[in-house]
Amino acid sequence: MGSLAAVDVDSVDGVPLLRAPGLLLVMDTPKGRGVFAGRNIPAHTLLEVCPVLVLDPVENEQHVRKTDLYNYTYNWPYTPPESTGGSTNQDTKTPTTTQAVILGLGSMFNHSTMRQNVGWRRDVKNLLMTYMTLRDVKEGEELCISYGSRLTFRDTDAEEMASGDEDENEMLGKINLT
Ligand SMILES: C[S@@+](CC[C@H](N)C(=O)[O-])C[C@H]1O[C@@H](n2cnc3c(N)ncnc32)[C@H](O)[C@@H]1O
Repeated sequence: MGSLAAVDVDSVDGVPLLRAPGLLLVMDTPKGRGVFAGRNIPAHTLLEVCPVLVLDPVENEQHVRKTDLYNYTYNWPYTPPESTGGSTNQDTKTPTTTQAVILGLGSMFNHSTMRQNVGWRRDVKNLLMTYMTLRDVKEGEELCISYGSRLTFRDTDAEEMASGDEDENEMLGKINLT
C-alpha cells in the first residue's frame, strides 16, 4: 500500500495558511450567509489567508458569467500560459484581467458601503487572498468588505440607511467635514 506524499517542512518553500479564531458563519441574514465576529477582534488582525482559483478568461465570459458563481468572483490579473507556438493574431488581444474564485471564508464576506471593517489584499504570485480587520471589531459585528460601487444586487444596507434607521449622530460622524 502506498503512503501519502510528505515534504521536509524545513527545506520546502511553503506558504503559511491561517484562519483567525472566533469567526462565525451565520446562515440566515438579510444578505444570506455572512461572517461575524464571535469575539472582540483588534484592528489589523489577519483573519484568513485563502487560496485562489484563477479562471480562464474565455471560460469566465462564456460560462461562469452566466451562473451564480460569478457573484463570488473577484477581478484578478491574467497571465496567459506560456505560448505553445501557435499562430499569433494581432487582432486578437490577450486579456490582461480575468476573475478568480476565492476559496475558504473569503467568498463568504458580504458587502457594506458604510460599515466595512475588513480589507483584502491580492498575493498574485502565490495565488492567495488575505483578509484583515481595518479597525477594532466588536463581538457580534458582521465582518464586511467593500465590493466597490457597481453592485449586482440590492444593497440591504442602503435600504436601511434610506429608511432612516441610522442614528443621526452616527451619520454625522461619517460625513467628512473639511
Ligand atoms: C460573495 S457572496 C457573499 C456570501 C453570500 N451572502 C452567501 O450566502 O453565499 C455575494 C452575495 O452576497 C449577497 N450580498 C453581499 N452583500 C450584500 C449586501 N450589502 N446587500 C444584499 N446582499 C448582499 C449578494 O447576494 C451577493 O451576490
